[in-house]
Amino acid sequence: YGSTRPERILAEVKSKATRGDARSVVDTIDQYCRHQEWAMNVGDEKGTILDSIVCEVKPRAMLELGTYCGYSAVRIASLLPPNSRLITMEFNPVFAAIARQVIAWAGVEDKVVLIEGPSGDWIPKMKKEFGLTSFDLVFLDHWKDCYLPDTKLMEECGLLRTGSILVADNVICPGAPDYLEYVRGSPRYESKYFRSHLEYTRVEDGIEKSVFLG
Ligand SMILES: Cc1cc(C(=O)N2CCN(C)CC2)sc1-c1cc(O)c2nc[nH]c(=O)c2c1
Ligand SMILES: [Mg+2]
Repeated sequence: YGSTRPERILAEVKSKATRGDARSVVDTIDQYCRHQEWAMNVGDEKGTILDSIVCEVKPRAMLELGTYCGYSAVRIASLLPPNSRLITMEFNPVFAAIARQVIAWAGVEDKVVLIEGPSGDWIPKMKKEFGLTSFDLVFLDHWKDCYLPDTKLMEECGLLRTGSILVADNVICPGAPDYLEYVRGSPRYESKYFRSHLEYTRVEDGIEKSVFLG
């Protein structure tokens, strides 16, 4: 039996990153995935764009759809103001188990709540489960075919308020054309594209930032 890619990423973090140092966890994963084996973290280039939006918005309540190994959860949590919360949602239990350990190693577990299961099941329950009114910032990085239905579901469940910001990874590669058409075409969103590259490659990709206008 062999290890999985997420297990190899966790092993690298435990052997190379300084415990309690979120930046060293992020840098260790970037180094490994750039030089040893590619993995679908948002990465350093798009991660810098995400960082600037998180710092600008200073979200009290943030949602991430798609945790994978916890790379962006660690990156985001390290920038959150005190008593802010990142809720990150992961469908795949193998990924979730690794992400919990990466988040703990980075020492950001008190800012991050990891929930497991399908986004379609969780989104309607979130207000009650977490005593939320709405999310200030949502990072969509789970599955391209879910971006649009989950966005509509968040609207319907009253999880977005005037000024809530959606940030979507991979709008070019692998691509989320129906989502792009919706946020760019809808009068209820003000959308902006940040051109970049697919993590650790020269392939074009980008991040779409969309402000919900209510
Ligand atoms: C799995 C995968 C393969 C890609 C690709 O084009 N490849 C060619 C180039 N080689 C090097 C890598 C592989 S891109 C991508 C991917 C990237 C993300 O950031 C994702 N984020 C969230 N959820 C996803 O399913 C997700 C998939
Ligand atoms: Mg991605």
